[in-house]
Amino acid sequence: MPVLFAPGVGTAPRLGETSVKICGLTTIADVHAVAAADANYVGFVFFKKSPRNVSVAQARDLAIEVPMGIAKVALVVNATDEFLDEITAAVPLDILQLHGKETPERVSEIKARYGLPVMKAVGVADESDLPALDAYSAVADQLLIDAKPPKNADLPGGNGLSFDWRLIAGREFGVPWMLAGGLTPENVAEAVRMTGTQQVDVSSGVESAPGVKDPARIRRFVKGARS
Ligand SMILES: O=C(O)c1ccccc1N[C@@H]1O[C@H](COP(=O)(O)O)[C@@H](O)[C@H]1O
Repeated sequence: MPVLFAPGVGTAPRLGETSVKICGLTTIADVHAVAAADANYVGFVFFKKSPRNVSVAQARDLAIEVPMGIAKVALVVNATDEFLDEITAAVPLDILQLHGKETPERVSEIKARYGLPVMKAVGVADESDLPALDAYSAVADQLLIDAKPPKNADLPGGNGLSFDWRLIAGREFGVPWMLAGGLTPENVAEAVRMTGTQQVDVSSGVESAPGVKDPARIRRFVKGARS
């Protein structure tokens, strides 16, 4: 299954190499660290309760620093059209990541309205969560398979929690997919080996404190994903 790259976004990953998304950048130094580590995607979090939340103006300043060839992803949670209008008008973006309770119908609506590829996050805790992956693969351009957040969690993602990777080991979904949830430089090679994923996404696992990215951990994560 080919890995999705948005039109106009430069280099594709080298054949057979795991693609890496580093999510939750908040500073220009973060952008430089991700580019130096040779990651493929950067994510900007638009969610007020997150320690990684950025304003539209901040995201714009960060996005224009991102070198060609790295896809810029906006992470939103149950966003209104009004908010999506605002961010897509101000920030040069390549992909929209929907990380809330957006229905398949809402995913289709957003795809049609903004003309950007859409990646739908789906939380997995056990087998009963797997049918949702098939439902969303019919409408989204990519899936992001994350750990289901605990009940009453403040954040629907970015909690550093992983799920039982055996649930999706060797699975295909008809669209490209990314593994997320509790990945770290220490466990990412094993996660890739166990699941067969071609893409991984990380946020808290490459931080020294909530919302503070660590360049050395980012470097080690990218290396580990491709080892
Ligand atoms: O990172 C956040 O703060 C966040 C907030 C709201 C929704 C999703 C969020 N992050 C996404 O969750 C995955 C997993 O995070 P982690 O690596 O377990 O910390 C992350 O890759 C983001 O895409």
